[in-house]
Amino acid sequence: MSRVDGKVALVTGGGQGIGRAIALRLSQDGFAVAVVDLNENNANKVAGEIEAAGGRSIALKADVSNRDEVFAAVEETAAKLGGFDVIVNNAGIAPVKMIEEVTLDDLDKVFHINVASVVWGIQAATAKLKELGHGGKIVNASSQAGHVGNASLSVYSASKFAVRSLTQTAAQELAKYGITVNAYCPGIVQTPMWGSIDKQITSSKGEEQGEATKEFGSKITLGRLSTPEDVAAFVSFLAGPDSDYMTGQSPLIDGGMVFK
Ligand SMILES: NC(=O)C1=CN([C@@H]2O[C@H](COP(=O)(O)OP(=O)(O)OC[C@H]3O[C@@H](n4cnc5c(N)ncnc54)[C@H](O)[C@@H]3O)[C@@H](O)[C@H]2O)C=CC1
Ligand SMILES: CC(=O)C(C)=O
Repeated sequence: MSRVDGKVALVTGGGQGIGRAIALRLSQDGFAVAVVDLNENNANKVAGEIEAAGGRSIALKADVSNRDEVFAAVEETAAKLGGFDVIVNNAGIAPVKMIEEVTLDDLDKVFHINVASVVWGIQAATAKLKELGHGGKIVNASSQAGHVGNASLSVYSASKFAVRSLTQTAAQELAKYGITVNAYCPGIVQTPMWGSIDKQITSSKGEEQGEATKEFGSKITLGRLSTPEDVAAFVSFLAGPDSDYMTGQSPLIDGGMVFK
């Protein structure tokens, strides 16, 4: 029996990429996992993978930028999986935008999906944990781009700085309920999101696809891109009991990216 058996985790953006790896890893750790995604097909597939491997899982469709849908997802998770302990606010988008091209619509969209979603996730998880009368863990997706402004990713980078600040504030306000709040800050992770970023950057510069990966990749001390599983291993620590004496932190899990 693992130390998290019987506990329940909800992972947003769990249908692919980092979120999928987190959902699979938390299930291996012993959590029952709600896989939440806008893409219902993908969420169903991941929940199916978990069940096929002997875990417990449900798939839920929700738009994380919609407060009501996030609250409903937490409610349904607790009702169907029989509890609630951890939320991983992982879903996000990363449009490539030069600062001179940013519009109000860009700001609105990215901040709704990457930042408002984290506020709604924190609020919904906190309300449920208080109702259940026990503590829990909130884990948010930031990025190396939340530590260093990334050219070409202006609005995205700003949104990930915001996630770090929300993580610190929530940690201070929620400690009295036994809730810890931390974030993870990946580097370049091989997922559909990174593929799309490379494509957008290279096509905007008239370069060959893959050039952006080479440029960002050259900054990684460990000499390789991250896998989703590298990140999931760290989130497993943040979601589990070994991180009990840690809150308000946003560590880098980026292979040692060095920006000059
Ligand atoms: N891939 C990378 O290099 C890095 C990613 N991150 C962050 O990690 C998180 C996951 O990234 P990836 O797996 O690479 O992205 P991805 O684009 O491959 O997957 C994101 C998932 O989130 C879902 N999603 C998007 N908008 C949603 C919404 N409004 N409501 C519900 N679900 C929604 C998508 O359907 C998709 O399944 C994001 O927050 C991203 O910003 C951070 C650092 C590096
Ligand atoms: C997408 C992202 O967060 C990167 C490249 O750090």
